[in-house]
Amino acid sequence: MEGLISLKSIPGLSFQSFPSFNQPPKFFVRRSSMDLPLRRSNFPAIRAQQPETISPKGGEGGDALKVKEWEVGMFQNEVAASQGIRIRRRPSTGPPLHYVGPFEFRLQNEGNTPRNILEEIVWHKDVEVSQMKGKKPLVSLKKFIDNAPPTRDFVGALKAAHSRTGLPGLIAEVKKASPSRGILRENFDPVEIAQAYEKGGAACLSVLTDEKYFKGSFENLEAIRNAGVKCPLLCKEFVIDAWQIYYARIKGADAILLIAAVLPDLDIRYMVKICKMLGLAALVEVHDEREMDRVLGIEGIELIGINNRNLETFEVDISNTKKLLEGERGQLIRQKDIIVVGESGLFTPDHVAYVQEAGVKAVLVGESIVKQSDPGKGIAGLFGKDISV
Ligand SMILES: O=C(O)c1ccccc1NCC(=O)[C@H](O)[C@H](O)COP(=O)(O)O
Repeated sequence: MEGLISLKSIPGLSFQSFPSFNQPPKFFVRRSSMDLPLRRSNFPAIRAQQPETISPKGGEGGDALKVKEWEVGMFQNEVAASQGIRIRRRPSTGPPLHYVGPFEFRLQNEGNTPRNILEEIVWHKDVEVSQMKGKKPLVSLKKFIDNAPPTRDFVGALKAAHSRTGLPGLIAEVKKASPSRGILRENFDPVEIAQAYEKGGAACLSVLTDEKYFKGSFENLEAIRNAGVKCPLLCKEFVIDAWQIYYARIKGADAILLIAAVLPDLDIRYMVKICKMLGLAALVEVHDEREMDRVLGIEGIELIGINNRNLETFEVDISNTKKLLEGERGQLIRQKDIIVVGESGLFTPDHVAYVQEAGVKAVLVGESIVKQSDPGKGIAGLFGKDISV
């Protein structure tokens, strides 16, 4: 088979991680993502549709499953890498070097340790989502969706705020903590903050639901929705599996964040369709030109967020928004009537004016407003005027 090398033929290779194997499975070192056919079942988002079909049993069947999972994981990473995605998915069966031996030095050196904070978050999310899916399989979620209250128009609310004020529509973030800044607000009542944001003129709210790194929760999202806050709600999560979108819908989300640095194109396409099916808006977040170009090539995207924060290094630079909206990219965005959201690092009216000048019609702001004793008044400080009237 061209492009593939069977490890069976390499002297000195052992398969000690699979003691029950009499015959070592057929392993390959894949040289490029073109070595394997693109099978829908290889993608996490798609596997989420049939979680019940994967048997977690041990024994020989369990080992075979582990091998398959490892292969799928490797394949996912290769597809992702071919699209310039640096964030790898967590290896499902331990350090790849056990299986690959001296052949792949890259994997031996770095295979089992996250390379940066975003990768760490994604690897942790993988474990968390598997556990949650085990407790609440997709079929059981679907039943709740039938009875969930209707979603609200997230994009419409941003457009309306922009036309009303002439300023970017505000997505105000309910954010207790972050990996880069630590605790932002000790006295944190998510419902009180959400209500203050609404009163202060926010068009929409963003609610962090990640517990480990942001001290958020789905309970916060649910509580804000149940408290009667009218602003549409973005579920700010690290989505790696379609299951999370269904779960967010049940917990009261009107929109979902999809991060291009984490998700391959096919996953974004598929997840955007699921969002539409569930009545949710998808905010697809990019950080660099390559991600922007990938996302602009995907049909049906209405909302793009440009994150000024590099999620691998924490570096924040608001000129990133301008850079990504210059030239042909900006033109294409206007042609497609896509709403762009400037995200992160916005603290002053000058910052807001700068990203508006660059072409955004909305901004997503956390730290600068959540830290104020009255977060609603923080909004007036951010825009240099009261935008609630
Ligand atoms: O905020 C972080 O430290 C962070 C670290 C790793 C991944 C994501 C992170 N933040 C998510 C966001 O992009 C922000 O919460 C959002 O854009 C608001 O930013 P800010 O106004 O600077 O709080």
